Order: sequence, then structure tokens, then C-alpha cells
Amino acid sequence: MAKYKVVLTKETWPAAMERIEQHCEVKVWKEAEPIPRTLLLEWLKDAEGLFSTGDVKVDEDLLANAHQLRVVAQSSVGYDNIDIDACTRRGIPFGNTPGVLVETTADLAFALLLGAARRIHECWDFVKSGKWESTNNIPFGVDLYGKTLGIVGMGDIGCAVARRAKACGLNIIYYNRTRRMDDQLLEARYVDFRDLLQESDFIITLVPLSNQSRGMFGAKEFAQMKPSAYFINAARGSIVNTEALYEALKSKQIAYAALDVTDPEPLAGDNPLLSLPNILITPHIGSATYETRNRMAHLAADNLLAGLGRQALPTCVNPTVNYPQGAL
Ligand SMILES: NC(=O)c1ccc[n+]([C@@H]2O[C@H](COP(=O)([O-])OP(=O)(O)OC[C@H]3O[C@@H](n4cnc5c(N)ncnc54)[C@H](O)[C@@H]3O)[C@@H](O)[C@H]2O)c1
Ligand SMILES: O=C(O)[C@H](O)CO
Repeated sequence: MAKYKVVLTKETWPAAMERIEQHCEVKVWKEAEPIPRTLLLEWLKDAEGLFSTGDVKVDEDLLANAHQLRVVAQSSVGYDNIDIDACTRRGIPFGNTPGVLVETTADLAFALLLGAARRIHECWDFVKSGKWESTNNIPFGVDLYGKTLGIVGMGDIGCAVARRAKACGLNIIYYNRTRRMDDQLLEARYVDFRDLLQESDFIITLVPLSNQSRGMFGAKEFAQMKPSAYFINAARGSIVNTEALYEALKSKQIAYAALDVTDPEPLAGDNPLLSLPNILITPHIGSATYETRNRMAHLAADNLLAGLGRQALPTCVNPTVNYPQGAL
């Protein structure tokens, strides 16, 4: 049987790759930098499936060039690099990987909160550099217990963070596009965005990047936070105005930031944020455990292979153009 023609903008995990290669003739970009746009356009001319990554823009122009394309799949829950309306207009279903990374990403968001509050990375540098001379010259942190955590974007991961926060004795408030019906179970109080900024001791943001959320944390928002506030971003770098965050940290308008995502990514070694003493940055590792990345790759492969066979994608973002279950 003829194999499907598929483009991968990066290699994926071996077991998922094997499954794809069983059914597909693949073109894979294997370099660290994003695939050059002209090459991608060339490869997509006869491709039936695209296995994309967050560093590639899937937009109207790209789709207009890909006449045979019948499915796009990506191994991530966020899909801010994909023009979903353009996919839908062309009848192309897009599949992401919700659910399978929830607990892993919540662990990381909460680790950033704990790591920043107790200055874990500074303590490690302190010990390594031989500065540990007495019991009172050590880096001091702040308590979590009894403080208020504000969660912005109370979706799957936000709720998983709330469960961890509840176990640590934090009071939880949240802001979301809509109020959650189950917020009493989480013991979380729905507030408006301004109240969340003003009342929180810690803010964790897990809101998807969209036209509405781009730059939602800027100078005005940092000015409303407490001077003792800790700001944690595990969503996308572009929901924050980086210059405004730098100024807020430098002037001690807020106390501390912990970021798993930055704008841009990767962050260059001479980025001004790195000169600040009151920041902790990890390299976009929210879902980066062996188990979870493997699960994500398999779910993305499920979506890809289903779409190629004109079967319903298990996790389709634009269900109006998903294939019906059982179709040929
Ligand atoms: N750091 C990482 O490695 C990592 C890993 C996974 C996810 N993420 C990011 O986290 C985001 C959330 O993931 P999830 O699985 O919880 O998604 P989700 O869809 O379950 O939750 C998102 C929540 O945000 C709310 N929301 C959307 N736009 C909003 C807005 N403008 N203002 C307020 N609330 C808004 C939605 O109503 C929803 O409740 C992803 O879109 C992704 O960008 C990052
Ligand atoms: O959106 C996601 O899933 C992460 O940011 C990438 O793993």
C-alpha cells in the first residue's frame, strides 16, 4: 500500500517516530534551529500530513501552498503558532495534546513557586561557592502557608496547580475567561483581574497565548501588584511585556519572578533579565519529563495517523472539520 507523505518540522520520540514511519514516507528537519520557511513550503507541496512544532508558523500562506494537506498535528497543548481559522477554512483538522501533560506541567509551575520562595537555586550557588560559613549568613526565603496564590488561566493545568496549593495551605483566588462551576471543590475564589493583581502574594499564570492575552502583564499590571509579590509564568513568554517585567524587578516594584517561558525563546546569554538577582528562569521545561514527552508524542502521532486515514482525530481543536468516526 502506498505510504502517506508527511513532513515533521523536528524529530519526535523514537517509538512515536516508528509508528509514523510504518505508514508514512517522512521528510524530517533534524537541525536545532527552526526549519527554513522556503524549505518547509517546498516540502509541503505534496505533503498529506504535517507534524509541526511551536517554532513554526502554520498560517494562511503556508496552507495555501499545501494542496494535499489533510491533517496538522503537534506535540503540545498550546497552539498559538497555528492559525486555527485558516485550518478550518481549508477543512484541515488540527490536533494538540491536552490532558497528558497536566500534572507534569503543574509540578513544574509549583516547583518554580517553591524554588523562588525558598531561593533554592541561590542556596545551591551559595553552598557551591563556599559562602556557607555560619547559620545566619544564609539566603532567607518567604512562607507559602496562609498566603494568597492568584492563578490566571484556571484550565486543566491551573486546576492541578490549585490542588497542590491547597495541600500547602495557600488561599486560592483565580481569574479565568469564565467562572468555573467546580471552583468550590478547589476552594478557589473567582475574582476579577484587577483584584487578583492587588490581593495575591504569588501569581501563577497559565493562560493560553492569544490576541486577548498577548502582553496582558505590562507596566500597569506590575504597578498594581504588591511590592512583595512573586510572579510566575509557565504559559507563554509573550503574555508578558518583558521590558516592563525587567523594570518592575529592577526597581523592586515586585519582589521576584520565576519564568519557564520567555520572549524570545531561547533567551540569549546577554539578555538583561539574566543580570537581575531576583529572577529564576528555566528553559521551557513544563512538560519535559521522559514519560510525559513520550505520551505527548504518541497522542500527536495518533492525531496525525487518524487524520491521514480520514478518521476522527482523538483531540481535535477545530471539531467542525474533524473527520467523522469510522469514515474511510
Ligand atoms: N511551560 C510549558 O512547558 C507549558 C506546558 C503546557 C502548557 N503550557 C501553556 O499553558 C496553557 C494552558 O494549558 P491548559 O492545558 O491548562 O489549557 P486549558 O485550555 O485547559 O486552560 C486554559 C484556561 O485559560 C482560560 N483563558 C483563555 N484565555 C483567557 C484569557 N484571555 N483570560 C483569562 N482566561 C483565559 C480558559 O478559559 C481556560 O480555562 C497552554 O495554552 C500553554 O500555552 C505551557
Ligand atoms: O504547550 C505546550 O504543550 C508546551 O509549552 C510545550 O511542550
